[in-house]
Amino acid sequence: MEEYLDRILLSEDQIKKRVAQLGAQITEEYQGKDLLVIGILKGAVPFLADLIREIKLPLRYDFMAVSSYGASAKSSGEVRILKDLDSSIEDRHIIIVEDIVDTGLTLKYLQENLGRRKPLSMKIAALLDKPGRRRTEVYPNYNCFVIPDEFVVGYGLDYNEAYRNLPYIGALKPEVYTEQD
Ligand SMILES: O=P(O)(O)OC[C@H]1O[C@H](OP(=O)(O)OP(=O)(O)O)[C@H](O)[C@@H]1O
Ligand SMILES: Nc1nc2[nH]cnc2c(=O)[nH]1
Repeated sequence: MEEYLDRILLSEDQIKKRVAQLGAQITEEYQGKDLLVIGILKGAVPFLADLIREIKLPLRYDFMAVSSYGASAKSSGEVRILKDLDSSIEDRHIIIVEDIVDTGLTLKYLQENLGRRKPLSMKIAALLDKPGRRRTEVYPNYNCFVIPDEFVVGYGLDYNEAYRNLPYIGALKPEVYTEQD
């Protein structure tokens, strides 16, 4: 295991199996529907890339970039759009794909913002749910794993932009954090 990690929370194999299950569930539920999958940059990239290949339906995908964490491990509570979608979602069935729901502030913002654009339906798929830190009542419709209140990295999740390419999810050692985090 990498020296900056306290422990591995979810192995590559656990993630692969669970993502395949979720892909099969979405395949069943979206039969005959025109699906648009929306990935939230940057953290959702590995999850989205694996999930879409487990959804055995014709679909399209687009990306949006929002940020509330900046370079730290603590949410600023203020969500900003860094990159908007390329096309309209009006009358489309959309699934928002997130790597993690933590305070829920990002998702709440996305639900309100995208909801105003009149999609036919809107669901949220999150790889990780950390309900212990929720600051607003928002929950993913599809969720792969519920995790404890620890700052995690890997499989798209970063600390200061590093560690996104780890193929598994691990908890950072407390001494890796800077003091203001
Ligand atoms: O529930 P919340 O407390 O709002 O946290 C969840 C958000 O935090 C992370 O994004 P971040 O702003 O770090 O951007 P990134 O995906 O580019 O790393 C993550 O990708 C979620 O979008
Ligand atoms: N890397 C990372 N980003 C987050 N954004 C919100 N919670 C987390 C977390 O636990 N880890």
